[in-house]
Amino acid sequence: MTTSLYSPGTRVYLDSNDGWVPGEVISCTRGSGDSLVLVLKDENGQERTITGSGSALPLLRNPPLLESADDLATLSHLNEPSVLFAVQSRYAQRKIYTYSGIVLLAVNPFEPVPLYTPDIVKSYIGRNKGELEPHLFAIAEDAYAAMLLDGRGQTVIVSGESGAGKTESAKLVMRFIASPKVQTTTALQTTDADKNSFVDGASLVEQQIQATNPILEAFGNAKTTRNDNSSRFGKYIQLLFDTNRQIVGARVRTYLLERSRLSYQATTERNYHIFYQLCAGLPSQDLQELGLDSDYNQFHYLNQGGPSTSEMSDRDKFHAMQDALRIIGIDAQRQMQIFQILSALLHLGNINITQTRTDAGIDDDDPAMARAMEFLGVDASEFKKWTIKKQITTRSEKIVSPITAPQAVQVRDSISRFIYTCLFEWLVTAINVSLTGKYGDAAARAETYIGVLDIYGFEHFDKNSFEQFCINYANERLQHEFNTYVFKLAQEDYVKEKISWTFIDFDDNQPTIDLMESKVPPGILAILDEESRLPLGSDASFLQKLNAQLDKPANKAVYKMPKFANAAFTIAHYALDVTYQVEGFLEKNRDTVPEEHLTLLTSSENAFVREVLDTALHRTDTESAEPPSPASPVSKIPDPGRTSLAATTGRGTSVKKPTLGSIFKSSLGTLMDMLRMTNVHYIRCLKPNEHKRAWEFEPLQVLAQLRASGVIETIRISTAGYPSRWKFEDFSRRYLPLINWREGPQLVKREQWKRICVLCLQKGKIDKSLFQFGETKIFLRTGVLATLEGLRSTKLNAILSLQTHMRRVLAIRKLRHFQRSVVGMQSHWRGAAVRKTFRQTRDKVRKEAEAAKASKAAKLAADKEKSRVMGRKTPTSPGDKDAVENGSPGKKGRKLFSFGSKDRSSLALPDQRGSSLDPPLIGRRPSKLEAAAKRLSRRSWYEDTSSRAKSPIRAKSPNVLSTASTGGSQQLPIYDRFMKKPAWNSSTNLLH
Ligand SMILES: Nc1ncnc2c1ncn2[C@@H]1O[C@H](COP(=O)(O)OP(=O)(O)OP(=O)(O)O)[C@@H](O)[C@H]1O
Repeated sequence: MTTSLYSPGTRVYLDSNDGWVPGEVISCTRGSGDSLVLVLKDENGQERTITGSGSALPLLRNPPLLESADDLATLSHLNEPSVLFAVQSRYAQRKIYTYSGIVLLAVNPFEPVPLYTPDIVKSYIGRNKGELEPHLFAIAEDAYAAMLLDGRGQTVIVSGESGAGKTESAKLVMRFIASPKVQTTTALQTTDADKNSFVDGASLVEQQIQATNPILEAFGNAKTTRNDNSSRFGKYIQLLFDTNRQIVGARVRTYLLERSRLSYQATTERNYHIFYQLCAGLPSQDLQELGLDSDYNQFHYLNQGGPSTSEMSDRDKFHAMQDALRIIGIDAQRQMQIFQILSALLHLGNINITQTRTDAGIDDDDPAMARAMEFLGVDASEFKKWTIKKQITTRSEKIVSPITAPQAVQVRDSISRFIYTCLFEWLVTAINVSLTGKYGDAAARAETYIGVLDIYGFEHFDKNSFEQFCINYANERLQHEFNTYVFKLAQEDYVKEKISWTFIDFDDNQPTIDLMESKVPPGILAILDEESRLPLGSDASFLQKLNAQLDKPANKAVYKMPKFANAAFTIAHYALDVTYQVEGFLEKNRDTVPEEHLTLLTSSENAFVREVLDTALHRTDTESAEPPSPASPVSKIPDPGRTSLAATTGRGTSVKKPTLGSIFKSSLGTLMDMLRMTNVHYIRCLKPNEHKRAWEFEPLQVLAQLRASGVIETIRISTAGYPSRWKFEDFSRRYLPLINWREGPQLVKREQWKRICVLCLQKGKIDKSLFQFGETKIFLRTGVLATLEGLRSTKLNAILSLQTHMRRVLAIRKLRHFQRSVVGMQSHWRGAAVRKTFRQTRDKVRKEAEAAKASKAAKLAADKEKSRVMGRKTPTSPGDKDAVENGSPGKKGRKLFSFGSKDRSSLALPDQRGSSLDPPLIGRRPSKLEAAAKRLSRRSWYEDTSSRAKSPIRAKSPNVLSTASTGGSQQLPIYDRFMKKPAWNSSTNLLH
């Protein structure tokens, strides 16, 4: 053992009563031999010293970055506390989903969470698993994409203990898959427009699939201590797709409805919801007709358990259930017939069975019996006879003998349970008729499917009975499938593909399964069946036989006789050892209805009762109660199977009833056969606390579930093997965008698939240890595909960006051209406007000048005239003198050109014909202003529009002009009158 692994500062997990606490190494020194002496401090600051080696030393903690990794398979230290802390810290951040290799862990939030909004649904469409946060929708999308890829059937297995959230998760998965948008949108073709229409109303099929929920929940769910809406049966819903991958229908299969609940409930639990809903929701007239009352406490089958959840919610749910029945085609009349059977069961439970001295007795006019028989269409006296008596058939004769009251009660209850189970089976058949068409047409049209299995998780209580035995048997088989799927098949493939691979050990649970189901030598179920058929069979003799036949060295690892419990046996399950109490095993396994009662019921006067029994007893291989249409083609889709409640020797005649254990075994077998044909996706639901409190996390409880669901083992298997394998061609086609665009198509043309694979992996800089080439396939370790997918989407996004950029450049070019045209046009028009103003000013000034000249001339003439009249010479000013001598303007004329003048508006312009008003420039340089004014006046004079480029009116900046017409002070935006400011439209990638 090296000290560097535990250098000071190393983060570790320390054992505590509540599991583990985080801690840190203070110091590490060598002890004797291989051992280390560690001084540690836990998170509460308490110090402790540990001396030892190997497993005695604390487990290592992951770096903070990985501590809440969204895939547990990426944890660098993969141990129980790391896994637990990762799930816990994510849950604390309100992240309820975490990947664990190929499994999605879902921790129940116990309150509505904003994780299933239409926006979130949209964001998962067409996205690869791992691209976004872990989510149920990612698994559903993965299954859908896998189905699109090769048309293979898919199954999403949702498991977990009661109340962990299986049913809710399964519903969400189905809602996602059945959504019309998911079906029309492939991973490669998603557009924003597509995504936006996702939330458009549900399709008809989706409505029908959703309608199954209130029905199955009303008839198959009940309030238990662990869950107010606990499903008391397992179900497999198969969504069927046609060649265009459009959903065409669905099929529902159910497993092992809990029958005992009908006649008995614990004080804190309830019977099936439907009974309370019936009492709360039926109008009083109907209640009266059925002999019911809104106070359900008068019925023995309803008053043993705890209070109703809420009368209001029962009433609402009843109406929702009635609507759902209508959607699947069960009209009001048929509904009333169903309610009659249900009330018959409640009345059956109220039949008063008394104990006479030795025998059981029932009053001939017992009102409950009369009502029940009326609704069931059975003769009351015959019913009474066979409830308090039994008939034993020997070789030579039939002997009828009385039974005791408790035995008669058992007979009565077994009949109720049997009828209820038949009704449930009939309903499932009716649902299937609605979802697949009368003759299973949808199933016949279907090409492929996605199934969602919502099944009870591993159970272990203080007292475990026959139900736990069956549930754990189912989980053993599912775990075996999981191991086979992830591991065994993987290894077989490695061998077939000749890749170098070292076989790693894994806990194969086949011996446990053999112990439970084997026929030869007989396993537990076979021994139970054998004992159940013996008239004198008992729980004690069953246990004796178990111990005699199974407590052998060969079974040492899987079968144990508990030391302290004498009426029990222990099985070493893959999750943990569970001790089962044998009491009640035989009775529950038999769950028999006396032959006489069966005959009475199958020949009932009530046609609907006959139909219900007939459907449940005889329909083993068809979808509907109707005879199959001769024209209906055979479905390609494997059927998860429904085993009849009875094996018959003929319709409605002698019925040999199989035991519950054998029914369950056979339906599980069919289910497993079907799972083997599909790609399987796993969702493990976890229950964070027993009190159903939101966001409360009890580490030890979750740890037990993590162990039971085999999460650690899963991670080990996933990370050890090559979970992804692709045919060279499939891989090449998918990742072709990664390689050089000149080389790629050439290689495709020459079908050099392997070469393309090599180039793709080189592009992704994938380490050699992370992949291997087989004969026909490439094998990849976990994470490689995610890297390549990331690169691929980066490349595809880059192409998209390039296109966007080019479109932008072209749009800008067009815009600039447009801008120039606008500016040119504006220059032209402004130039023209200024020239016009200029001409007007000039004309005005000229007129004024001429007027002044004329007035001066007139004045001079007047002065001359005056002088002449007066006969003397008129004195002139020096300026006037100059003017006279030089022929140039006088003082006043010069003043007209003075830019220093305050009176700018009186700016005078020179006469183009060499007016005598020209300033006297000879002998001095003109001032700059004078020169500019002269230039200005000359250029403007020509009125040549082609010279607008040299116009004195110029733009100061592309979008601002100063104009002479506005005194040069007002600045006008160029585009204001001609165009809007350019704006970027992201959807068209154009400037507008
Ligand atoms: N994703 C979720 N968001 C919010 N609440 C949830 C979610 N999943 C489960 N819940 C809550 O947990 C309760 C129990 O869930 P659900 O009925 O699905 O458990 P389950 O595992 O199917 O139990 P059972 O095996 O007894 O049928 C639900 O009624 C609901 O209140």
